Amino acid sequence: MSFNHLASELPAWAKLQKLYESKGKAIDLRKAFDADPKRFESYSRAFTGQKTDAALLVDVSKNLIDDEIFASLLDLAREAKVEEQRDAMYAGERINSSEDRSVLHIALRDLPGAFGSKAEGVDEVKGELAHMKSFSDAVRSGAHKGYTGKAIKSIVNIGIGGSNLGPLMVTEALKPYAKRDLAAHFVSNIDGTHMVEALRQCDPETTLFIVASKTFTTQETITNATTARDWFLKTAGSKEHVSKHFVALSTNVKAATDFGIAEQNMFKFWDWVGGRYSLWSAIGLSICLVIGYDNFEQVLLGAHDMDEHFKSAPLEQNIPVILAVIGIWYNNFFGAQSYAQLCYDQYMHRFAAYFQQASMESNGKGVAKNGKPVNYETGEILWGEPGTDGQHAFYQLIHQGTKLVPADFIAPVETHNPTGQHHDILLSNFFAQPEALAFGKTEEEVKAELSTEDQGNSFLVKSKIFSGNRPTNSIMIQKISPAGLGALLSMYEHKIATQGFIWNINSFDQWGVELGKVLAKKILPSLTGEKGVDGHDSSTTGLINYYLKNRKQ
Ligand SMILES: O=P(O)(O)OC[C@H]1O[C@](O)(CO)[C@@H](O)[C@@H]1O
Repeated sequence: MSFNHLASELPAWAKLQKLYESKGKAIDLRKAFDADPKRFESYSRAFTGQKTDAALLVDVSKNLIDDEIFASLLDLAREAKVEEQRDAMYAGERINSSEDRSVLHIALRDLPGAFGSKAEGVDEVKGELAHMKSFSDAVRSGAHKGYTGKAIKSIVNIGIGGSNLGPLMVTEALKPYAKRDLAAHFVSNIDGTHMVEALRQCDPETTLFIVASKTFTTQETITNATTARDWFLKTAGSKEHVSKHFVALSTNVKAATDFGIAEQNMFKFWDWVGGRYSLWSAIGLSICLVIGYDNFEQVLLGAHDMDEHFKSAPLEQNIPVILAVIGIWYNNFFGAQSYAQLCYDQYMHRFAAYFQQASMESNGKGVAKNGKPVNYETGEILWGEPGTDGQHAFYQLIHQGTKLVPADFIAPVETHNPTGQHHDILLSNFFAQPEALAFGKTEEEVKAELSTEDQGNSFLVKSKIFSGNRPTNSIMIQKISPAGLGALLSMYEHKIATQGFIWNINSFDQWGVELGKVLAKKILPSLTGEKGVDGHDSSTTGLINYYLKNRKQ
């Protein structure tokens, strides 16, 4: 496959630029809906899992598109060879070219063996899952005992980035399925506070530490794991007891062994699992512990259902592709600076944080696969908080600010907690916000609600106008069930991959996180007195000296 192009050189790109100028930027959603009573039917897609209860409705009708623009956006995907790149990914080709690796998180959830992906280790996936099942069953049932013979009551997942955000987000989202008498803590930050506060709630006799690190070299994780081990040994005394309380999830068996993890306590995965795509692998062990293996398997199968859809649906019907090209429409042609993910479900409160990594680490790239700097914007800046909290915080800017913030609204049809009128009230907000954003409020409508005196107050009148034409996608999921969540996660993963395919960047490496790590390692010796403060610019030197002079301990 040739990658010797920039996305902006594709014919559809130039066409979209023209369409933006000639009509896209002036599309009026009120008129578009008035003119086409079937707009919702034309621009919404339903997804039903083949093997699970996953069910989604994705409505993109409130976007600044018409049929010609929509077709041209899909042409862009076609010209960028999205389907061929997807197929190469599924086959196990080494599409992560800067690291010479396959990208096969889809193989972790291909339990039916539908895709025949080829890479070293794919045939070991089921064995690792069986290991996760037997271990999590033993911990949950109390058969696995701590060093004094007591059952495990708390788990502490020690990991950062994908080794934290995925399990944390999923265990929060699926809390209704959790074993409530097993407390789960997630420690990621190198800030000692994070570990100290978690340990305060734990008893060494009944705590299991899960050291989650793909590389097993990440400074934060290894430092936190060492602190946890020291804390444990202070009470437990003998190193022999470590094996009952520490397990490792890693691709780096040697480093985990060197840390003192016994072989039977190691859960393996492979270099073709990217950190931000790893919750489906051994990194999902804390998910298994919290919600049980069978539910974890449903998460995998729900994701697999969406993988099947992404693999086989024609582009016009392909939900991840549709979401991807709509995102590109705003990112690259309207110049939108960011994009919001707004979940109307309290359990989903870490969803946007999780997709910040998935999207921004994947697509925050400035070099195309042909080695040339891109001459267009890439990765979407993703942010969000759950509704309705967000409404009372930042929606003002989305409704009336000067910036265009395309947003995805996500809500479950069924709540896990039917309590009085709560869910209907929540959903009334979920329906109302995109409606307000799309159709706004005109000057005439504002005036009609004001007294004659206030109608003459032009500042007041203008302040109450909503311009409308602010685009949103509305995504309804039947229920945040394990399979439903799996499908939703997979949908967004494939959206992100599709955008990377179109921008002709490598969405699967993350070199941009390296420099800061290297510099921090260089600075550390000057904070511990092993080395003087030299070799930095005057700002960095000044800051370090300020810290050294003013610190108390
Ligand atoms: O699992 P590891 O190897 O500790 O890495 C943690 C995180 O660090 C990163 O490499 C970024 O620094 C992420 O991609 C990854 O999820």
